[in-house]
Formats: sequence, structure tokens, C-alpha cells
Amino acid sequence: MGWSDFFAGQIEADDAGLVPMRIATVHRARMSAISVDGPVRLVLPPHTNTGEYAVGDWVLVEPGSDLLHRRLERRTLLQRRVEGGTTPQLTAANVDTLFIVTSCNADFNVARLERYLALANQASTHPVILLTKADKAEDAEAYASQVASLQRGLECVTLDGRSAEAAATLARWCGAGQTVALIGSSGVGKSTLLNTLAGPDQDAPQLTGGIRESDAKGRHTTTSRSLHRIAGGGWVIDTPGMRTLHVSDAAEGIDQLFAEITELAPNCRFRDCTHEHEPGCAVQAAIQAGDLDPDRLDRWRKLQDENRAKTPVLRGPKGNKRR
Ligand SMILES: Nc1nc2c(ncn2[C@@H]2O[C@H](COP(=O)(O)OP(=O)(O)OP(=O)(O)O)[C@@H](O)[C@H]2O)c(=O)[nH]1
Ligand SMILES: [Zn+2]
Repeated sequence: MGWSDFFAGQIEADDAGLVPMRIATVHRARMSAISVDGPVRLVLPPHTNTGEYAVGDWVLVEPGSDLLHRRLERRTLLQRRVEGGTTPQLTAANVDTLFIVTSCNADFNVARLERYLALANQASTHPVILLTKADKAEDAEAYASQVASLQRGLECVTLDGRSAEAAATLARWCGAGQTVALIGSSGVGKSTLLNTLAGPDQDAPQLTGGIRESDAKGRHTTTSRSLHRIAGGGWVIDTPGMRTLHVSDAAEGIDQLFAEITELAPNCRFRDCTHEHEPGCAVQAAIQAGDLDPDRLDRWRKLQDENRAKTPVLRGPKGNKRR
């Protein structure tokens, strides 16, 4: 189930008799978990804020009563801030690999992929780009080569999400104890991949996924996420389609994504160089030399600006000052 020494090391003497379980669904007022014996509807202590839990979290539970005791520290955490939100929304915890799904057609957009990559980096998960609908594309490899230039060492596969070969191709990231999550816009084939990964033995996993609820503006949103077992392997977390993906709280993730720019910056004459018009700018020099794509610098700038604008700067005794 993804249990490891990292989690085992957090068990203390006081926890004797409690059982580790993994959160499978999070709703406003209830949560379910998966234990070695199967699914469990958790009994929540009064005043539990389910917003502090994410699918994939490890928790300690009292056997018999199914009373939730406490959550264990996470290895990775995917989160995002919704428009106007004061605290980030937790999307998935303890994900080893994030499958960023896009299709070989009009959905393909490098700027959007870069956003997802910044998010994956920030969460400390390993991103892999899945290019679906390769069976319908004239030149799927052309998409793959565009992906290759987005981040150093970035892995990418092209596939037909409906085929059994897709499960075989993805198996190397889906072994026993591994947790993957799927992210991508509507219609790119996430549910299809989920079904392919879960295999024919499970009853329609997409039906167990989301509960439709209305948010404050009356829009329908899928508020729950779910954890599904992968046929013969690990676990997959289904995240709801993201209407708009804002990048926030992701400064380090962006630096990692744009490593070639991050690494040039110390060579600029001015420490606070914006790489726009300053003399002695190493980044502009790289563009002049043809070593850096000017579009890439534009996208870096837009993402930086957005991240700064969307990340609240907290000051004062309690706030961590952040960019
Ligand atoms: N030809 C082809 N069709 C695909 C592939 N993957 C998905 N589809 C089709 O594309 C359509 C959309 O797929 P879904 O799996 O529902 O997409 P989704 O990402 O889950 O969409 P949301 O639920 O809206 O987030 C379906 O008709 C699938 O059969 C693929 O690799 N090749
Ligand atoms: Zn510069």
C-alpha cells in the first residue's frame, strides 16, 4: 500500500494498538480509508477539519471503533490555491509519480505543461508526461520532442490510453508500493487511463471517484478524490479536472523547471536582474547566442509573475515571509 520506513519511523510508544490506514476519499464531513483488510469509513473526532487531509495520507486508526487518531507526516504533497483562497487546497499526498496527461491534439500546450511541472516539482513528486490519443495523431513523436525540452531529464510516453499496452508501458511507475496520480484537463483521457490501470477486475472505478457538489458560486465541482488499486501493482489517485490552474507557492518548483535560466542568473551583472533590458545580462546573452529560446524566457517570466501575484506574502510573527 506504499507503507515504508519513512512512515514506520513516525510510530511512537503512545500509538501502540493503532492501525495505519490510507485515506481513500475526503468529503466535507466524512472520510474513508483503506486498511489491509479493506475499505473503512472513518469515525472522525469532533471538530475534525477534513480540509487538512488529502487522499493518499497515512493515518493511525483505532481498530474496532475506526476512530481516527492522527495523520503521519507526508513524503510529498500536491496542493493548489483556488481563486481567492486563503489556504491551499490539498490534492493528493504521498504520490511518487505524477502522470501529467495531455493528448496529441489541440489540448497540447507547452505553457500548461510547464504549470503542471512546476506543481509536481514543488510537491517533490516525479513528473511523467503522458501523451494520449497517439493512435489518432499523424506525428505523435513531434509532440514528444517538444516535451523533451521542457525540463531536464523529463520522461514522456506516447500511448493509446484505451489499450492494454498502455498499462504495460506505465507498469514501471506502477509497481507494488508505488503511488501515482493523474492530472490534466478535461477530455484528455484520465478516466480512460484510470480504467486501463485498474484493469477489468474492478467495478467501474470512475463511478466511485467523484461526488458532485456545488460550490459557493453554484458551479459543480468534484470535491472528492479517490485511491484505486492498480491491477497487479500500486495505487492510483484520481484528481478532479482542474478548471483553471493557477500557479502559486511554487517558487522552487519554477526554479527547477527552468534550471537553464536559474543557473545563468548568478552570472548577470546585477543581482536583481530581470533579464529584460539590463546590461551584462547572462540570460539575454544566451538568447543572442541562440542557446536559449526567447519564448521559453517569456513563459518563465509569466509564470514567475503569476506565482508572485497569487502567493500571499505573510508577514508578522506567525507568517513565513514567502515570495
Ligand atoms: N483514440 C483515443 N481515444 C482516447 C484515448 N484516451 C481517451 N480517449 C477517448 O477520449 C474521450 C475522453 O476520455 P476521458 O477518459 O473521459 O477523459 P478525462 O480526462 O477523464 O475527462 P474528464 O473526466 O472530463 O476530466 C473518451 O471518449 C475516450 O474514449 C486514446 O489514447 N486514444
Ligand atoms: Zn539577467
